[in-house]
Amino acid sequence: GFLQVASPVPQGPNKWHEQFPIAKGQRQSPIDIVTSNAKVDKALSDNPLKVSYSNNCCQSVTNTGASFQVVVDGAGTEISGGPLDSTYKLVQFHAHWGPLGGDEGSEHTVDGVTYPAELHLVHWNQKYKDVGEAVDKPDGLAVIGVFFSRGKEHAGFKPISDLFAKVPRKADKVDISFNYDPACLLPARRDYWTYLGSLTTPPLFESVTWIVMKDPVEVSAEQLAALRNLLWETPSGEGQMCNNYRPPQPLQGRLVRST
Ligand SMILES: Cc1cc(C)[n+](CCc2c[nH]cn2)c(C)c1
Ligand SMILES: [Zn+2]
Repeated sequence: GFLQVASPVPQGPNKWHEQFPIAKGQRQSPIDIVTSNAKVDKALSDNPLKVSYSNNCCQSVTNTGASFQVVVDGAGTEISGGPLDSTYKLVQFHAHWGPLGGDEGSEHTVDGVTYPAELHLVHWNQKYKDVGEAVDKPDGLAVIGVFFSRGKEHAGFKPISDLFAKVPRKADKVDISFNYDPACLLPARRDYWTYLGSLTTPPLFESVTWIVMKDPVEVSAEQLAALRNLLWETPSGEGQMCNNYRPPQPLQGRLVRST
């Protein structure tokens, strides 16, 4: 009979280098942040990171098949300062997380410690004409990473986490009809680590200035569980989306700076 070629289930991080050799590159992400090796850089505080998001920038939530993604109309939603030499505009935010009730799930780790989830706010450099042009340039993207810890409910995250049940399958999408300011997801204390890295999923472009907030924000066990309302393809068919994180990659001599 005919050779049945099943649709290939995405290969895990340890196979990505076969199709994307840059997976073994010199500025891959995420990394383990060794706090004692981070270098406080006064320049980062002299020119504070400025985050100014509008509160009607969030358009919809979609299931990308790898995470939830809040699609943002970047108008008037920009960051600048800190490690950034240009203005960057928010295009989307999403997250990475682990198994139900577990403590792994974040992509970056801090002195080897993992968090149950990590939010990524993705911005592109306004010197380029669009995110498609920026995505593979060394200064093309800036991603703010926020660790989620398990604790009390995060009121600001609730309007978003309540939508996950509405987008169970890949390409499902629901409009965001309410005003929402993504800055509510940032910790109160704005201290961060910053280093030059990459996208953490294929095509793994080495185009990201990472800004990883030092303080986690608390979300409830129920809000972490809501992430599992999202479904994806597993080798044994459709299942709960989880463990969509890449483990830490070699630092390759890079410097991590700190506020
Ligand atoms: C323009 C763009 C393209 C891709 C594949 N991603 C996904 C790769 C990724 C997810 N989290 C960190 N990197 C991002 C963030 C931005
Ligand atoms: Zn991400």
